[in-house]
Amino acid sequence: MKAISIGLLGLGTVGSGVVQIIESHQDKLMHQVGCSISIKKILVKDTTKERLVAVEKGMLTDNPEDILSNPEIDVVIEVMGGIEETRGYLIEAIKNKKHIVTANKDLMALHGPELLELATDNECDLFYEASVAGGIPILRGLVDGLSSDRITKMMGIVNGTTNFILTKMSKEGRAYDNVLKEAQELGFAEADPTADVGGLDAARKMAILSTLGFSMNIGLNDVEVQGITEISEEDLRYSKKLGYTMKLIGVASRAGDRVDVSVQPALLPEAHPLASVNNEYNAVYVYGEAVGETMFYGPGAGSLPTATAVVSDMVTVIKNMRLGVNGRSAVAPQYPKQLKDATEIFAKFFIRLHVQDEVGVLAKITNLFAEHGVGFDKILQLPLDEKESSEIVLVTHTATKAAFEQIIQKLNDYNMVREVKSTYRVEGEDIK
Ligand SMILES: NC(=O)C1=CN([C@@H]2O[C@H](COP(=O)(O)OP(=O)(O)OC[C@H]3O[C@@H](n4cnc5c(N)ncnc54)[C@H](OP(=O)(O)O)[C@@H]3O)[C@@H](O)[C@H]2O)C=CC1
Ligand SMILES: N[C@@H](CC=O)C(=O)O
Ligand code: NA
Repeated sequence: MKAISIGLLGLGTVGSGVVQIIESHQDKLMHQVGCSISIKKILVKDTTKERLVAVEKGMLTDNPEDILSNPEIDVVIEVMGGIEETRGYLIEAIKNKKHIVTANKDLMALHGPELLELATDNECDLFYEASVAGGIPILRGLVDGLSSDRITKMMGIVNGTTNFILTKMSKEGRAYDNVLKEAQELGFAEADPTADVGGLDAARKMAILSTLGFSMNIGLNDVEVQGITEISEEDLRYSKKLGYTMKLIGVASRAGDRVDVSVQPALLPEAHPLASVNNEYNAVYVYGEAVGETMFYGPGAGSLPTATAVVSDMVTVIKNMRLGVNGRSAVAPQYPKQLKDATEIFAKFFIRLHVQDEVGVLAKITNLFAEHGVGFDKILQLPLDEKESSEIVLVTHTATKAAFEQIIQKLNDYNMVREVKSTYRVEGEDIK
């Protein structure tokens, strides 16, 4: 087969890793695909900037047409990020019959179905393994490894930056801003890190995962999102005291034909496998009706780990070129989207509140929970420095989200409750 030419869009953290792997693993790559692979052109914003990897000066361009309409280029690797402009580039590349590999979850969560359909119509491949959980082959795990099973739940840590921040805050007592800065310097964070800390990056990944896992078109708006910015030191302290670890967790679960997908900080029992996933590492638990429990673990962000997924996708594209089967891998979702309502979503909940320290407070709170059929698993009451106030921290037994929301609303209305300080889901204890 003729030598394969690559056009690279972006030469930042991930792009530099792609260049390094294509260069340093050339022997292995050639052995797998039966031809040589070379990068022809690289699109960047600033061609004069110093680069993390050595590339010939003439290879860099700031003109996208040098790649998108370049007849020599077979595969376009998109590692520049962004949504609308990038979407336009990929549409043009596909119309010019170029295969696409992308690491862009922002784009795939919003425009994945449209781009995949266009690619199929043009007999082009479009692979995006790096877009979810960096170097972990989770999309292939779902689409190939577990294709025979019906997935009932996926639960995971899918954002490296927030996991890095929570690990350093809870294990080393470091301050949030200081750790976020380090995550940015290490290349884990997005160009705008509010997408990481606000939970949006994880939500995009959960939309992609649940679309594939449940074979349903799950969009970003279908994912309930809460980030890590409101987590206080007290919450981290109490979660430890109660035997939990705080993690930003994506949960996607199916009961019958109905699903729910969310991202939120949640408490996990310390012995749970996801609780020991630290720093920028990610892990996704997948439950299938037939296979039972599986767990995919590895680096969720960073240059070489992410580039591994990108270059492996490129290898699949080239193997498909040899076989003449490009554009035949994507399978359109099988089921119409059906989302659960709050009465169908079950979890345990952690609640921390400040109350007036007077006779009967605890009894009134206990009655309120009992009226909604919700019992307590754990409860602590401690005096506060503030006059005549105390802090109550409790963990419920499994309850519906609807019952939990009604209870919180009523607690907020009680005079004796000064403030509901925080609430979290507790995951991984007794429900799948
Ligand atoms: N970093 C990570 O760990 C991971 C990142 N991803 C995804 O991979 C993609 C790339 O991320 P990352 O490498 O970290 O990003 P960087 O910001 O490090 O790099 C982006 C690169 O794209 C170029 N670029 C950006 N916008 C344009 C534009 N409009 N026109 C031309 N060139 C442009 C930049 O050029 P210049 O250098 O001149 O500024 C830069 O080389 C994103 O979609 C990200 O979400 C996915 C998994 C993990
Ligand atoms: N910013 C992302 C990068 C990988 O997707 C993360 O921190 O996980
Ligand atoms: Na991946």
